[in-house]
Amino acid sequence: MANESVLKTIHPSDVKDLKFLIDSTRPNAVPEAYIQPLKYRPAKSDRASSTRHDTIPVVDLAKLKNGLRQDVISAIGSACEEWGFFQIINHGFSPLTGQRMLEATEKFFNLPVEDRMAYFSLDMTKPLRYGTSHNPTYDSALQWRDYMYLPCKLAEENVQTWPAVYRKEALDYVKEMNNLKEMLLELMSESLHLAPSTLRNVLGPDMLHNMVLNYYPACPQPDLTIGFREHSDKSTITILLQDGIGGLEVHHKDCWVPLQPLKDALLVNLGDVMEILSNGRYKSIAHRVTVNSNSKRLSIGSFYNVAYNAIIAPLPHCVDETHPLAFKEVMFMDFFKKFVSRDLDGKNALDYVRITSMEEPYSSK
Ligand SMILES: O=C(O)CCC(=O)C(=O)O
Ligand SMILES: [Fe+2]
Repeated sequence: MANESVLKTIHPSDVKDLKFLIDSTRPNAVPEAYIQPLKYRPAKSDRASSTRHDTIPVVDLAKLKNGLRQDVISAIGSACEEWGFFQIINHGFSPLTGQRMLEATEKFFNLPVEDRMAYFSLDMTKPLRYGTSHNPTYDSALQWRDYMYLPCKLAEENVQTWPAVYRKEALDYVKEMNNLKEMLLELMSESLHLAPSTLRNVLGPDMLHNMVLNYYPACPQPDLTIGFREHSDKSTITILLQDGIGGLEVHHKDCWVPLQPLKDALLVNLGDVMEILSNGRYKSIAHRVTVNSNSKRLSIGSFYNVAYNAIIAPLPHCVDETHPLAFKEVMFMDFFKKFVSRDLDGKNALDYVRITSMEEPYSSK
Protein backbone atom coordinates (compact mmCIF):
# COMPACT_ATOMS: atom_id res chain seq x y z
CA MET A 1 0.00 0.00 0.00
CA ALA A 2 1.40 3.37 -0.95
CA ASN A 3 2.62 5.60 1.79
CA GLU A 4 0.86 8.67 0.38
CA SER A 5 2.68 11.21 2.56
CA VAL A 6 6.11 9.86 1.61
CA LEU A 7 5.20 10.01 -2.07
CA LYS A 8 3.80 13.52 -1.70
CA THR A 9 6.88 14.96 -0.12
CA ILE A 10 9.56 13.07 -1.97
CA HIS A 11 12.14 15.46 -3.36
CA PRO A 12 13.53 14.91 -6.91
CA SER A 13 17.06 14.50 -5.61
CA ASP A 14 15.91 11.77 -3.14
CA VAL A 15 15.02 9.35 -5.93
CA LYS A 16 17.76 7.11 -7.18
CA ASP A 17 15.72 4.32 -8.68
CA LEU A 18 12.15 4.71 -9.89
CA LYS A 19 11.62 0.96 -10.20
CA PHE A 20 12.47 0.50 -6.53
CA LEU A 21 10.18 3.38 -5.55
CA ILE A 22 7.32 1.76 -7.43
CA ASP A 23 8.02 -1.81 -6.32
CA SER A 24 8.22 -0.74 -2.69
CA THR A 25 5.27 1.68 -2.58
CA ARG A 26 2.93 0.50 -5.37
CA PRO A 27 1.52 4.00 -5.92
CA ASN A 28 -1.88 4.38 -7.53
CA ALA A 29 -1.08 7.99 -8.41
CA VAL A 30 2.00 9.69 -9.83
CA PRO A 31 4.12 11.12 -6.97
CA GLU A 32 4.17 14.92 -7.07
CA ALA A 33 7.86 15.05 -7.98
CA TYR A 34 6.97 13.34 -11.27
CA ILE A 35 4.14 15.65 -12.31
CA GLN A 36 5.44 17.52 -15.34
CA PRO A 37 4.60 21.11 -16.23
CA LEU A 38 1.75 21.13 -18.78
CA LYS A 39 4.02 21.91 -21.71
CA TYR A 40 5.95 18.66 -21.25
CA ARG A 41 2.96 16.38 -20.77
CA PRO A 42 1.64 14.40 -23.70
CA ALA A 43 -1.64 15.87 -24.96
CA LYS A 44 -3.92 14.69 -27.74
CA SER A 45 -3.97 18.21 -29.16
CA ASP A 46 -0.23 18.25 -29.91
CA ARG A 47 -0.31 15.00 -31.91
CA ALA A 48 -0.38 15.06 -35.70
CA SER A 49 -3.94 14.44 -36.91
CA SER A 50 -4.35 11.27 -38.94
CA THR A 51 -5.46 13.37 -41.93
CA ARG A 52 -1.90 14.69 -42.21
CA HIS A 53 -0.63 11.23 -43.08
CA ASP A 54 2.78 11.81 -41.56
CA THR A 55 4.61 8.60 -42.28
CA ILE A 56 7.92 8.07 -40.56
CA PRO A 57 10.30 6.95 -43.33
CA VAL A 58 11.20 3.26 -43.55
CA VAL A 59 14.37 2.47 -45.50
CA ASP A 60 14.73 -1.08 -46.82
CA LEU A 61 18.43 -1.95 -46.79
CA ALA A 62 17.78 -5.18 -48.76
CA LYS A 63 17.88 -2.90 -51.79
CA LEU A 64 21.64 -2.57 -51.30
CA LYS A 65 21.98 -6.17 -52.43
CA ASN A 66 19.63 -5.71 -55.36
CA GLY A 67 21.67 -3.12 -57.21
CA LEU A 68 19.57 -0.27 -55.82
CA ARG A 69 22.24 1.49 -53.73
CA GLN A 70 21.39 4.90 -55.17
CA ASP A 71 17.73 4.46 -54.18
CA VAL A 72 18.80 3.72 -50.62
CA ILE A 73 21.11 6.74 -50.55
CA SER A 74 18.45 9.09 -51.79
CA ALA A 75 15.83 7.65 -49.36
CA ILE A 76 18.29 8.23 -46.50
CA GLY A 77 19.10 11.74 -47.76
CA SER A 78 15.42 12.73 -47.88
CA ALA A 79 14.73 11.19 -44.46
CA CYS A 80 17.69 13.07 -42.95
CA GLU A 81 16.62 16.38 -44.48
CA GLU A 82 12.92 16.12 -43.76
CA TRP A 83 12.83 14.18 -40.50
CA GLY A 84 16.25 13.57 -39.02
CA PHE A 85 14.86 10.15 -38.26
CA PHE A 86 14.12 6.90 -40.09
CA GLN A 87 13.52 3.23 -39.51
CA ILE A 88 15.58 0.56 -41.21
CA ILE A 89 14.50 -2.93 -42.14
CA ASN A 90 16.50 -5.83 -43.62
CA HIS A 91 19.54 -4.24 -42.01
CA GLY A 92 21.46 -7.46 -41.34
CA PHE A 93 21.49 -6.93 -37.55
CA SER A 94 20.35 -10.21 -36.05
CA PRO A 95 16.92 -9.98 -34.36
CA LEU A 96 18.10 -12.72 -31.98
CA THR A 97 21.03 -10.59 -30.76
CA GLY A 98 18.57 -7.76 -30.12
CA GLN A 99 16.08 -10.02 -28.38
CA ARG A 100 18.77 -11.49 -26.12
CA MET A 101 19.96 -8.02 -25.18
CA LEU A 102 16.42 -6.89 -24.34
CA GLU A 103 15.95 -9.98 -22.16
CA ALA A 104 19.28 -9.44 -20.41
CA THR A 105 18.37 -5.78 -19.86
CA GLU A 106 15.12 -6.83 -18.23
CA LYS A 107 17.07 -9.19 -15.95
CA PHE A 108 19.30 -6.31 -14.91
CA PHE A 109 16.34 -4.16 -13.93
CA ASN A 110 14.91 -7.11 -11.99
CA LEU A 111 18.05 -7.51 -9.88
CA PRO A 112 17.90 -6.38 -6.23
CA VAL A 113 18.14 -2.59 -6.11
CA GLU A 114 21.61 -2.77 -4.43
CA ASP A 115 23.00 -4.35 -7.59
CA ARG A 116 21.86 -1.38 -9.67
CA MET A 117 22.94 1.13 -7.02
CA ALA A 118 26.51 -0.18 -7.29
CA TYR A 119 26.66 1.80 -10.53
CA PHE A 120 24.65 4.87 -9.47
CA SER A 121 26.25 8.25 -10.07
CA LEU A 122 25.07 11.81 -10.57
CA ASP A 123 28.17 12.62 -12.63
CA MET A 124 26.66 12.78 -16.11
CA THR A 125 30.05 12.59 -17.82
CA LYS A 126 30.81 9.21 -16.27
CA PRO A 127 30.46 6.64 -19.05
CA LEU A 128 29.58 3.66 -16.81
CA ARG A 129 26.68 4.86 -14.75
CA TYR A 130 23.23 4.03 -13.46
CA GLY A 131 20.75 6.88 -13.23
CA THR A 132 17.13 7.87 -13.06
CA SER A 133 15.03 10.56 -14.79
CA HIS A 134 17.61 12.65 -16.75
CA ASN A 135 19.76 14.53 -14.27
CA PRO A 136 17.98 14.73 -10.89
CA THR A 137 20.36 17.53 -9.84
CA TYR A 138 18.71 19.83 -12.38
CA ASP A 139 15.40 18.18 -13.30
CA SER A 140 12.59 20.51 -12.24
CA ALA A 141 10.22 17.53 -12.45
CA LEU A 142 11.31 13.93 -12.62
CA GLN A 143 10.89 11.77 -15.70
CA TRP A 144 9.41 8.27 -15.49
CA ARG A 145 12.60 6.44 -16.40
CA ASP A 146 15.63 4.57 -15.05
CA TYR A 147 18.66 3.93 -17.20
CA MET A 148 22.14 2.44 -17.39
CA TYR A 149 24.97 3.87 -19.48
CA LEU A 150 27.72 1.61 -20.79
CA PRO A 151 30.96 2.74 -22.43
CA CYS A 152 31.33 0.59 -25.55
CA LYS A 153 34.29 2.15 -27.37
CA LEU A 154 36.80 -0.42 -26.23
CA ALA A 155 34.14 -3.01 -25.58
CA GLU A 156 36.51 -5.96 -25.26
CA GLU A 157 38.62 -4.08 -22.71
CA ASN A 158 35.66 -2.61 -20.82
CA VAL A 159 33.50 -5.67 -20.71
CA GLN A 160 34.71 -6.78 -17.26
CA THR A 161 33.43 -3.51 -15.79
CA TRP A 162 29.91 -4.04 -17.14
CA PRO A 163 27.21 -5.68 -15.00
CA ALA A 164 27.71 -9.46 -15.32
CA VAL A 165 24.04 -10.08 -16.02
CA TYR A 166 24.31 -8.79 -19.61
CA ARG A 167 28.07 -8.87 -20.33
CA LYS A 168 27.96 -11.49 -23.04
CA GLU A 169 24.74 -10.25 -24.64
CA ALA A 170 25.99 -6.65 -24.70
CA LEU A 171 29.32 -7.60 -26.24
CA ASP A 172 27.58 -9.49 -29.07
CA TYR A 173 25.21 -6.56 -29.50
CA VAL A 174 28.01 -3.99 -29.69
CA LYS A 175 29.99 -5.97 -32.26
CA GLU A 176 27.03 -6.28 -34.59
CA MET A 177 25.91 -2.71 -34.04
CA ASN A 178 29.38 -1.44 -34.96
CA ASN A 179 29.11 -3.06 -38.39
CA LEU A 180 25.74 -1.49 -38.98
CA LYS A 181 27.03 1.91 -37.89
CA GLU A 182 29.88 1.68 -40.47
CA MET A 183 27.38 0.99 -43.21
CA LEU A 184 25.08 3.83 -42.17
CA LEU A 185 27.92 6.36 -41.92
CA GLU A 186 28.97 5.43 -45.46
CA LEU A 187 25.48 5.77 -46.84
CA MET A 188 24.97 9.09 -45.07
CA SER A 189 28.29 10.43 -46.34
CA GLU A 190 27.25 9.53 -49.86
CA SER A 191 23.83 11.11 -49.35
CA LEU A 192 25.70 14.36 -48.60
CA HIS A 193 27.72 13.87 -51.83
CA LEU A 194 30.84 13.14 -49.82
CA ALA A 195 33.30 10.27 -50.19
CA PRO A 196 31.91 7.18 -48.41
CA SER A 197 34.60 7.28 -45.72
CA THR A 198 34.07 10.96 -44.81
CA LEU A 199 31.85 10.68 -41.74
CA ARG A 200 33.79 7.69 -40.46
CA ASN A 201 36.99 9.74 -40.72
CA VAL A 202 35.35 12.71 -38.97
CA LEU A 203 34.40 10.47 -36.07
CA GLY A 204 37.94 9.14 -36.19
CA PRO A 205 39.67 6.27 -34.41
CA ASP A 206 38.78 7.72 -30.99
CA MET A 207 35.08 7.87 -31.77
CA LEU A 208 32.84 7.53 -28.74
CA HIS A 209 30.32 4.79 -28.51
CA ASN A 210 28.01 4.73 -25.51
CA MET A 211 25.02 2.55 -25.02
CA VAL A 212 22.00 3.38 -22.89
CA LEU A 213 19.53 0.85 -21.54
CA ASN A 214 16.24 2.62 -20.81
CA TYR A 215 13.57 1.24 -18.50
CA TYR A 216 10.19 2.96 -18.31
CA PRO A 217 7.97 1.32 -15.68
CA ALA A 218 4.19 1.14 -16.16
CA CYS A 219 2.70 4.35 -14.81
CA PRO A 220 -0.59 4.83 -12.94
CA GLN A 221 -1.30 8.25 -14.53
CA PRO A 222 0.62 8.46 -17.80
CA ASP A 223 -0.98 11.75 -18.85
CA LEU A 224 0.62 13.62 -15.93
CA THR A 225 4.22 12.72 -16.57
CA ILE A 226 6.64 11.73 -19.32
CA GLY A 227 9.17 8.92 -19.75
CA PHE A 228 11.75 11.08 -21.46
CA ARG A 229 11.15 14.75 -22.07
CA GLU A 230 11.56 16.18 -25.53
CA HIS A 231 15.22 16.38 -26.46
CA SER A 232 17.56 15.82 -29.35
CA ASP A 233 20.50 13.46 -28.89
CA LYS A 234 23.97 14.96 -28.78
CA SER A 235 25.27 12.13 -30.97
CA THR A 236 26.17 12.03 -34.63
CA ILE A 237 23.84 9.09 -35.05
CA THR A 238 21.87 7.05 -32.55
CA ILE A 239 20.67 3.55 -33.45
CA LEU A 240 17.79 2.46 -31.28
CA LEU A 241 16.23 -0.91 -30.55
CA GLN A 242 12.90 -0.96 -28.74
CA ASP A 243 10.54 -3.66 -27.53
CA GLY A 244 7.05 -3.88 -29.01
CA ILE A 245 5.27 -1.57 -26.55
CA GLY A 246 5.56 1.84 -28.21
CA GLY A 247 5.76 5.31 -26.68
CA LEU A 248 8.47 7.03 -28.71
CA GLU A 249 7.23 10.14 -30.52
CA VAL A 250 9.14 12.34 -32.95
CA HIS A 251 8.57 16.03 -33.56
CA HIS A 252 7.74 16.79 -37.15
CA LYS A 253 6.20 19.94 -38.63
CA ASP A 254 5.18 21.28 -35.20
CA CYS A 255 3.39 18.09 -34.13
CA TRP A 256 4.27 14.91 -32.30
CA VAL A 257 4.12 11.79 -34.43
CA PRO A 258 3.89 8.51 -32.46
CA LEU A 259 6.00 5.69 -33.81
CA GLN A 260 4.23 2.34 -34.18
CA PRO A 261 6.84 -0.36 -33.46
CA LEU A 262 7.63 -2.31 -36.61
CA LYS A 263 8.85 -5.87 -36.12
CA ASP A 264 12.65 -6.21 -36.35
CA ALA A 265 13.10 -2.58 -37.43
CA LEU A 266 15.85 -0.45 -35.93
CA LEU A 267 15.50 3.30 -35.58
CA VAL A 268 18.12 5.78 -36.73
CA ASN A 269 18.06 9.13 -35.11
CA LEU A 270 20.26 12.09 -36.11
CA GLY A 271 21.83 13.97 -33.24
CA ASP A 272 22.95 17.57 -32.89
CA VAL A 273 26.52 16.80 -33.98
CA MET A 274 25.19 15.65 -37.37
CA GLU A 275 23.20 18.87 -37.69
CA ILE A 276 26.39 20.85 -37.02
CA LEU A 277 28.58 18.75 -39.37
CA SER A 278 26.08 19.06 -42.22
CA ASN A 279 25.79 22.82 -41.56
CA GLY A 280 22.07 22.43 -40.82
CA ARG A 281 21.21 20.52 -43.99
CA TYR A 282 20.40 17.46 -41.90
CA LYS A 283 18.35 18.11 -38.79
CA SER A 284 18.64 16.47 -35.44
CA ILE A 285 15.22 15.33 -34.35
CA ALA A 286 13.41 16.29 -31.16
CA HIS A 287 11.83 13.20 -29.67
CA ARG A 288 10.15 12.18 -26.43
CA VAL A 289 8.87 9.05 -24.76
CA THR A 290 5.40 8.71 -23.30
CA VAL A 291 4.57 5.98 -20.80
CA ASN A 292 1.49 3.84 -20.33
CA SER A 293 -0.47 2.22 -17.53
CA ASN A 294 -0.37 -1.36 -18.85
CA SER A 295 3.25 -2.20 -19.30
CA LYS A 296 6.82 -1.26 -18.74
CA ARG A 297 8.89 -0.45 -21.83
CA LEU A 298 12.54 -1.13 -22.69
CA SER A 299 14.75 0.51 -25.29
CA ILE A 300 18.46 0.38 -26.07
CA GLY A 301 20.23 3.31 -27.68
CA SER A 302 23.69 3.17 -29.28
CA PHE A 303 25.16 6.66 -29.50
CA TYR A 304 28.07 7.19 -31.90
CA ASN A 305 30.06 10.33 -31.58
CA VAL A 306 33.31 12.20 -32.00
CA ALA A 307 35.83 12.05 -29.16
CA TYR A 308 35.15 14.41 -26.23
CA ASN A 309 38.19 16.54 -27.07
CA ALA A 310 37.35 16.79 -30.80
CA ILE A 311 36.42 20.16 -32.25
CA ILE A 312 33.15 20.00 -34.15
CA ALA A 313 32.28 22.41 -36.96
CA PRO A 314 30.38 22.26 -40.27
CA LEU A 315 32.19 20.23 -42.95
CA PRO A 316 33.69 22.66 -45.51
CA HIS A 317 31.87 20.83 -48.31
CA CYS A 318 28.52 21.73 -46.71
CA VAL A 319 29.28 25.47 -46.60
CA ASP A 320 28.91 27.70 -49.67
CA GLU A 321 27.38 31.01 -50.69
CA THR A 322 23.84 29.72 -50.52
CA HIS A 323 24.52 27.80 -47.31
CA PRO A 324 26.58 30.17 -45.17
CA LEU A 325 28.27 28.88 -42.06
CA ALA A 326 25.49 28.20 -39.56
CA PHE A 327 27.42 26.97 -36.49
CA LYS A 328 30.52 28.01 -34.57
CA GLU A 329 33.14 25.44 -33.82
CA VAL A 330 33.03 23.93 -30.36
CA MET A 331 34.79 21.23 -28.42
CA PHE A 332 32.41 18.29 -28.15
CA MET A 333 32.83 18.04 -24.37
CA ASP A 334 31.76 21.70 -23.93
CA PHE A 335 28.71 21.09 -26.10
CA PHE A 336 27.83 17.88 -24.27
CA LYS A 337 27.99 19.63 -20.91
CA LYS A 338 25.33 22.11 -22.10
CA PHE A 339 23.02 19.13 -22.50
CA VAL A 340 23.63 17.39 -19.21
CA SER A 341 24.01 20.34 -16.89
CA ARG A 342 20.50 21.68 -16.96
CA ASP A 343 16.82 20.87 -17.14
CA LEU A 344 16.00 18.97 -20.34
CA ASP A 345 14.21 21.21 -22.83
CA GLY A 346 14.05 20.28 -26.50
CA LYS A 347 16.86 21.08 -28.96
CA ASN A 348 18.12 24.19 -27.22
CA ALA A 349 21.76 23.06 -26.75
CA LEU A 350 22.26 23.89 -30.45
CA ASP A 351 21.50 27.56 -29.74
CA TYR A 352 24.82 27.68 -27.91
CA VAL A 353 26.72 27.20 -31.18
CA ARG A 354 24.31 28.65 -33.72
CA ILE A 355 25.59 31.69 -35.58
CA THR A 356 23.02 34.43 -35.44
CA SER A 357 22.88 37.15 -38.11
CA MET A 358 24.31 39.60 -35.51
CA GLU A 359 27.56 37.63 -35.25
CA GLU A 360 30.62 37.45 -37.44
CA PRO A 361 30.94 33.81 -38.50
CA TYR A 362 34.09 32.01 -37.49
CA SER A 363 36.09 30.75 -40.42
CA SER A 364 35.37 27.15 -41.35
CA LYS A 365 38.35 24.83 -41.27
O1 LIG B 1 13.23 5.08 -25.37
C1 LIG B 1 13.27 5.56 -26.48
O2 LIG B 1 12.58 5.14 -27.42
C2 LIG B 1 14.16 6.74 -26.77
C3 LIG B 1 15.26 6.93 -25.79
C4 LIG B 1 16.05 8.16 -26.07
O3 LIG B 1 15.59 9.08 -26.68
C5 LIG B 1 17.45 8.25 -25.58
O4 LIG B 1 17.92 7.33 -24.88
O5 LIG B 1 18.11 9.26 -25.92
FE1 LIG C 1 17.10 10.38 -27.34
